[in-house]
Amino acid sequence: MPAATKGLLEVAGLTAGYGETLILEGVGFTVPPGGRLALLGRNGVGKTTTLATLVGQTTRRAGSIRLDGTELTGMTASSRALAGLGYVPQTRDVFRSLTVEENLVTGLKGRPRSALEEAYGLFPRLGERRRNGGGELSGGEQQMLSVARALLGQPSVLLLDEPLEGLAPVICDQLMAALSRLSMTIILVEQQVDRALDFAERIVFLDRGRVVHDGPAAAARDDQALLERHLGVALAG
Ligand SMILES: Nc1ncnc2c1ncn2[C@@H]1O[C@H](COP(=O)(O)OP(=O)(O)OP(=O)(O)O)[C@@H](O)[C@H]1O
Repeated sequence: MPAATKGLLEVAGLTAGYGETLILEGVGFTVPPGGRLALLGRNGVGKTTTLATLVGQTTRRAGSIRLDGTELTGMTASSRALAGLGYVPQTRDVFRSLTVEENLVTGLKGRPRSALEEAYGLFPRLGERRRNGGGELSGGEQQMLSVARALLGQPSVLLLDEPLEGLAPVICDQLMAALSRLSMTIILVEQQVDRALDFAERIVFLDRGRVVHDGPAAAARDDQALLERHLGVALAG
């Protein structure tokens, strides 16, 4: 896998919310090209809101989001996608009435149909199910489809919101293995902290809409006090 040269994401002073309601206050972090950041914290601290703000789906009051030096905050959500942000929301953006292949085609963004083979290469199961309806898929298959569709847009930064939610452990293993082979910048929001710490190089903890810790994932793994303070749980073993 070639080292990523694009995908430097610099977020600074991000203050945002929904209408009048402020959720994020001064959130900032930097992810280098090809870097992997896990965004962690208790329920309701603003992880989803952070990703939604990056892609332009909230009300931003202040702060900047720079992708490879280009300021994204003035752009619409679709322009941000074209600029290189790929987003896999917690809701798994699958069109239930379309087939797997038709779902993937919506992610091609002008690329030739032959690019679909990339998706089937990453997730062979989707190839087997290409003529099945989106609504017929298992949770794991839907998640694969949602990720694969985002990847077809060739994002330089991929934002993943709790991709493992509700999936069986063996499916989680398969999905994380596939994600580990990707070379672009990735921000992962995940409740399964042990898996997130294995995947990411860096972690950011949020608490009540603010960054309360930013450091290497490896150090956090051995720091039970840190994990307990920000998550209220300790890792087993
Ligand atoms: N569309 C919305 N309108 C108003 N408030 C919202 C909206 N979505 C989320 N919130 C509120 O914003 C806060 C942060 O929610 P968010 O989903 O970003 O947290 P989270 O860290 O991702 O939590 P979880 O792990 O539960 O998904 C919560 O208080 C939530 O109730």
